[in-house]
Amino acid sequence: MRRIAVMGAAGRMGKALIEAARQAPAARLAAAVGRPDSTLAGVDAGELAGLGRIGVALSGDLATVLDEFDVLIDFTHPTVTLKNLEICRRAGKAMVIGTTGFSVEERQQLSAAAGEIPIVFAANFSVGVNLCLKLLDTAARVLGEDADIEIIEAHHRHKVDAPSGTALRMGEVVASVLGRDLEKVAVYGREGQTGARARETIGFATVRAGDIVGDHTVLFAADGERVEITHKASSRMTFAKGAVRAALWLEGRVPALYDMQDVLALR
Ligand SMILES: NC(=O)C1=CN([C@@H]2O[C@H](COP(=O)(O)OP(=O)(O)OC[C@H]3O[C@@H](n4cnc5c(N)ncnc54)[C@H](OP(=O)(O)O)[C@@H]3O)[C@@H](O)[C@H]2O)C=CC1
Ligand SMILES: O=C(O)C1=N[C@H](C(=O)O)C[C@H](O)C1
Repeated sequence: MRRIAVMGAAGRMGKALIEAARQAPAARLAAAVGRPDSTLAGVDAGELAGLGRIGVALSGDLATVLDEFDVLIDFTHPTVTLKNLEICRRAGKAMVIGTTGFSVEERQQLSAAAGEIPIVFAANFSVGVNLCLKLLDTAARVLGEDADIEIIEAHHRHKVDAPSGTALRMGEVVASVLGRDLEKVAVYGREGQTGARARETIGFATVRAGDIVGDHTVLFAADGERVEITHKASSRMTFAKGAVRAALWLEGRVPALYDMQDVLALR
């Protein structure tokens, strides 16, 4: 039985992860961790997630529950995840990381730690988005040189980073196929006298509204035709189930930085 700890257990994804860990027959929710100063410390994690009592109390300190789990699932904030990364690296614990909004330097810290512990890091743990990444690879090969490429994403009003990690990953996949450097060709929103669209650019547009779980569209617009590849998530359980699947997949893996394409054997 794989012992799973959930960080950010009181958050939107934390609650979904508690439910997904409880549903997976090969997993056991062994620990749930929140902010050190959380007023919810000691509250039952099942109660937090609306599942009823499960006998796992919310802890405010990852270090105190280190002996209780095999793999930490962390969907929080970059600064929080990086602190946990260091604790897990020292303790030799595997990690599944779903947090988005890392800088280039912070991503290098993830890669460095993956030399010592196995990590699955993905901007999106849904099967559908990972299929879309494969479809995007093909679409970019077939259409990319002749089409203008724009990425449009929409999320709930509480999301704190933009563009979404998924939109950026989609941009990276397309740019890599076309031999473009995303840092040079990305355009993040447009306003005023922008001039005509430069051919090689990849545009990003962000919507934040209501309770949208997560919508992504990549538009390939050529002269005379358009192709749109769209994914719409309607429940956070799709991400949570993917993350628990990744936590189970990690068992027995050598230290390396894996992603959901590895877990789903999509490479
Ligand atoms: N890869 C994927 O498939 C997906 C990734 N995400 C990403 O996951 C992240 C979290 O999203 P979401 O759940 O919506 O956000 P929430 O804000 O709902 O959850 C974040 C949680 O982290 C907790 N937290 C903050 N600081 C600390 C700390 N110092 N120690 C422990 N816990 C802390 C927060 O506590 P408090 O409640 O007290 O503020 C909160 O419970 C985002 O980066 C988002 O983009 C989201 C969905 C899917
Ligand atoms: O914050 C969210 O909610 C989501 N974040 C991820 C991202 O930034 O891509 C994945 C998903 O779309 C939901």
